[in-house]
Amino acid sequence: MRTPIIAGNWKMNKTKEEAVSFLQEVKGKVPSGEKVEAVVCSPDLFLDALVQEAEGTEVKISAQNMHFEEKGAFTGETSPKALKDLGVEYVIIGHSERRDMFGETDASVNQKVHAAIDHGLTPIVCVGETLEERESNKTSDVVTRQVKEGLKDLTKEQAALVVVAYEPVWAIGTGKTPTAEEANETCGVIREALATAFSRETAEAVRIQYGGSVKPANIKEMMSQSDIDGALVGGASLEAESFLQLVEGGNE
Ligand SMILES: O=C(CO)COP(=O)(O)O
Repeated sequence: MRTPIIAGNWKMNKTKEEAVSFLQEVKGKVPSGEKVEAVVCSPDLFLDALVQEAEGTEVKISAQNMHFEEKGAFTGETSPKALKDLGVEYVIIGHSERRDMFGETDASVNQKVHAAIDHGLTPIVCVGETLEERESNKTSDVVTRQVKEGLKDLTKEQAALVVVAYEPVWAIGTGKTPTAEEANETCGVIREALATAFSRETAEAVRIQYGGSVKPANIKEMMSQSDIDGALVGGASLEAESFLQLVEGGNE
């Protein structure tokens, strides 16, 4: 049984005050128990305050990126050790915005995934095809390669800890989505890639999220699919009310 995971990716939004008041608003309202995990992925600047605010509640805190080295001369970067020390539990790795604008590759994703696991952080590894790749029927090849390369050299036990987020690039921030059946089909391809690279047992343990224009209005349909175990949400996660509706949608 895979516990659903709803994660809000704030991207480069909010001030510290806005971030903290969001958490104050949602923390008492997120359902307790094992039914759904609610995660907030914040800019690094607010992680410390959010971890403190979330203490003793059901809300978990995630970073949006990190470096793969533990420390060193990497100006402007954040280390996995520092994230762990703050009490951060999750970290997004290889978001398409980072692949597209900040030069991330399957190889750097792989280094970061290893570093996250080694430091006890759970990586949320993003994969997904561009519109051009989709139109030339390369979706399955692209996500299979991204999963295989991104998770390369993990043990089966380590791979089982990873969360994979399937985010078609063309669906991010556009209001366009694949149908729930199409999204599920690609999540199924991702699960098969995991089974081939590791084992059937590992593939069945990994939680696969769908991301890209998820809203309270479409979350339930996505969550009802057999291979979709959660959502990674941008725009619709910025308001407390909407985030709570998403978590509720993941809880049914
Ligand atoms: O990129 C995303 C989450 O990581 C999706 O963003 P939107 O939900 O705004 O489309």
